Amino acid sequence: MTETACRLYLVTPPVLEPAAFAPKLTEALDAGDVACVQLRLKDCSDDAVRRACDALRPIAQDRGVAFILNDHPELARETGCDGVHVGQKDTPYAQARRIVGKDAIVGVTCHDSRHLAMEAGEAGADYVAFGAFFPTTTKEAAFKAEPELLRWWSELMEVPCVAIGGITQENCGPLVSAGADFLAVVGAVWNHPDGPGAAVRAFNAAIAAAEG
Ligand SMILES: Cc1ncc(COP(=O)(O)OP(=O)(O)O)c(N)n1
Ligand SMILES: Cc1nc(C(=O)O)sc1CCOP(=O)(O)O
Ligand SMILES: [Mg+2]
Repeated sequence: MTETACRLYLVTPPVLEPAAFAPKLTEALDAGDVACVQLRLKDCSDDAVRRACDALRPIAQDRGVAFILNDHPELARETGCDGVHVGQKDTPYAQARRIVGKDAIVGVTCHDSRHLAMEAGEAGADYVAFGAFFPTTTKEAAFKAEPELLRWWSELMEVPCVAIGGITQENCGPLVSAGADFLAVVGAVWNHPDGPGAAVRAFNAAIAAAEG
């Protein structure tokens, strides 16, 4: 398929059973273009994270899709993930980088802040994430970002930017037009009434339409 400039970044549901989730992930990744999968498990043990990584990581990596672990740089390194995503209350960027190494992907949550994004970019982050762009039921998002932030960032900076928060196939157009390099999505893929494959196809079509 044609590669677009803006690509999908799938984030897993916060609670999942790896054996049951594996076919859903496979369906999503076989349906179209996905750049990256983030395993984002909340409130579970390190062993549960390890088991989920072992079950899901090969599904992504065998398809050339980067597999990133949320919040846990040590576990990301130990389990062979391609990188880690850290937020402002997580392991600081520099420490995360020391743990996962120079070749791994490290992404940083920057909420709606130009300052945080410039700090992360200058420190060496592989991407900065802005959000939440729309209301979301997946987590309590304390910050609200506007598409203009993506426009400003992408016109000035080389470091890729990720948009997250309430993004759907219907509302993503302005984020793509504003310069988002990746759309990070939970609910609109895993809760899609026609399944995750249909959701990915609809996102790919919406991104292509917005890019003209
Ligand atoms: C791509 C991406 N962007 C933002 C976040 C949020 O990270 P954080 O603020 O650390 O919150 P939690 O996801 O850990 O609850 C993310 N995970 N991924
Ligand atoms: C994990 C996460 N981080 C956010 C932020 O604003 O930093 S919003 C969010 C949830 C995204 O899920 P959905 O696509 O279902 O809205
Ligand atoms: Mg976090």
